[in-house]
This record gives sequence, structure tokens and C-alpha cells, in this order.
Amino acid sequence: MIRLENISQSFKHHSSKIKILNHVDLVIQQGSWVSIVGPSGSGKSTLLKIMTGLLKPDTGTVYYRDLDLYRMGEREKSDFRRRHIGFVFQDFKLLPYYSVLDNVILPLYYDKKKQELYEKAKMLLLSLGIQEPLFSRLPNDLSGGEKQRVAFARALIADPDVLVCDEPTGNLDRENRDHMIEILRSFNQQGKTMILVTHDMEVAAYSNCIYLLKDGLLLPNEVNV
Ligand SMILES: Nc1ncnc2c1ncn2[C@@H]1O[C@H](COP(=O)(O)OP(=O)(O)OP(=O)(O)O)[C@@H](O)[C@H]1O
Repeated sequence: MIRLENISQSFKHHSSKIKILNHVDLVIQQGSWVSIVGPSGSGKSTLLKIMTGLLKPDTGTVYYRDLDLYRMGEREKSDFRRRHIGFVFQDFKLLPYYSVLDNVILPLYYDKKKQELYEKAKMLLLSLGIQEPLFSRLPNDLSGGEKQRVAFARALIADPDVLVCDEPTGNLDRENRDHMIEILRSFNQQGKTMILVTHDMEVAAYSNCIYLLKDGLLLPNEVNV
């Protein structure tokens, strides 16, 4: 279970401070699929960063079961994130001077035997529709949709319990988007927790729960699956 308690966050804009998140609480059950929707600039990516340990909020706490994420040391927190949380960023954050394959193995580079890791990375990439000729390419020589699938493979390489995706279908054409939805569903069916930010209501419709983030507040919106 992931629990956010009393999260507030402001950012400075010129001389004033703008409150993006205003005392946000959220509980996400293990194995559930939660989608967060809301207008552009409402703070969705900021909330994802806070719940994954990338941004310490002005106030509030984030718990993974009983572990308080922001009470961990930097090293402990980054190990925890690497092992438990896969994150697909909106802009992918692939390293430009590393090949596709090397980008995918990065989270486990120091943990596992390279041969084993490369085999797993190849299988993941193939399952996501990225074929062998692309394995040695640099990210800048990929299409947006291909980059996105490589970012997915990197997020999944460590078998995380939680997959966090910022706009997972944003760069995909219809066929690839439908394929991505199948991947998300099968991941969720394995009992993994999914947290998505999306503008795509068809994708959000697969969630157990949709939340609207607006004016700093997170409003629940239960749906049937
Ligand atoms: N580090 C920062 N410093 C200052 N302002 C920031 C920072 N990060 C985000 N913001 C601002 O906070 C607001 C919320 O940003 P955020 O990226 O979380 O929104 P979003 O809902 O994900 O938007 P989109 O749907 O367009 O991706 C925006 O106005 C953004 O400019």
C-alpha cells in the first residue's frame, strides 16, 4: 500500500509562490490501477515525482507500507526506488550516448551478471515490439513511440511492484497505443500496482479509481472496471 498524507507543494514564480498541491491525501492499494487526470499545469507530474521520492514536498509524508520515503537516506531511497518503482517519464529520460540495450539495463547495471541482464533486456524489448536491429541504436535515432517503449523496458527490467507512467500513450499511434494498453493491463493482472497520469480517458477507464487534480486538490472519482 502507498499512502500520501497531507502533501503540499508550492513553486516560486517571479516574486510570488504558487501553491500546486494543497494538503493532498491519497491511498493506493497494492495491485490497484490508479489514474490521475487534470488540466495541463495542474501538478500531475509534480505529484508523481513526490510519490516516487524524486521531490521532497514542502509538507507531508509518503509511505510505502510502513516505510517513510523521505526519512530514508539518499542511498537507501535510490536503492528502494530502483528495486520497487518503475517510472516512465513523459520525456523518457533516455541517456543519449547509450544504446537502446544499455539504457534498458541501466537500473540493474551493478546488481546482476551482464549476460543475464542483456538477455532479459532483449526479451523485454521484443515483447514491447522493439526488434533486434534497434538494440544498438542511440535514442536520438528512434521515433517517439520507440523511445517510449524503450523507456518502458527500462522501467520493467527490475520487476518493480509499482509502475508509474506519465502519459504512457501520449506519443503512440492507434495500433501502438492499443498494444501499450494490453501491456499495462497484463502488468496490472500480474498483481502490480499502476499509477498513471493520462489525458487519454480510454486508458483511464481501465483504472480502479480515477482522480482529478485541479486547483491543488485531488478529487476521487470511483469507476467500475
Ligand atoms: N521545479 C519547478 N519550479 C518551478 N515551477 C515548477 C517546477 N516544476 C513544476 N513547476 C510548475 O508547476 C506547475 C505544475 O507542473 P506539472 O508539470 O506538475 O503539471 P502537469 O499537470 O503535469 O502538466 P502537463 O499535463 O502539462 O504535463 C506548472 O505551472 C509548472 O510550470
